[in-house]
Amino acid sequence: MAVDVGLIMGSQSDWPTMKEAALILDELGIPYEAKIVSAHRTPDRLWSYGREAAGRGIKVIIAGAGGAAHLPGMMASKTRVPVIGVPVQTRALSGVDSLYSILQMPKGYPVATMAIGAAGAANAGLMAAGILALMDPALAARLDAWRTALSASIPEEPKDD
Ligand SMILES: Nc1c(C(=O)O)ncn1[C@@H]1O[C@H](COP(=O)(O)O)[C@@H](O)[C@H]1O
Repeated sequence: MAVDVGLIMGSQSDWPTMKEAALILDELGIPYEAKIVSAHRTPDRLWSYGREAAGRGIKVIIAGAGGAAHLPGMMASKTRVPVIGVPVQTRALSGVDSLYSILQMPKGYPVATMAIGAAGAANAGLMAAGILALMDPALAARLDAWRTALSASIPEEPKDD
């Protein structure tokens, strides 16, 4: 099945975080696939995924990983499909390890790096939507409506609990 977004993650344990990206893609009606792909544990899977992504019509890859988070950068080295990186929060170093592992790519192989954790994953979904909306007016209208609804839900004044 043709999908627009490849949502990949280093481990099953990343799914509670990466699900936030999936929820956004679902909400906006964007076709995607979710896969476990690890530079460390399944390097052959990473290689074939990266080699085939553009040919399969994937337009954006969202890659989440924690700790020594090499997955997004390695994927960016293997495909010209834009990669959005999500640093998954870790217990030992709070996700700063993941963030730094993803952020500092060498010139030539960029990864668009989001914030640590669930909000970063949700924003990755929205970033993917923004990219796809450039080529899809119907999606652009859905994304505009989503943004307007979020804005309208923010109260003007704080209240006590
Ligand atoms: N950072 C990577 C990569 C990779 O970058 O290829 N593969 C797995 N992992 C990370 O290891 C953490 C712990 O994984 P387990 O919970 O499976 O032990 C996860 O956050 C995963 O993203």
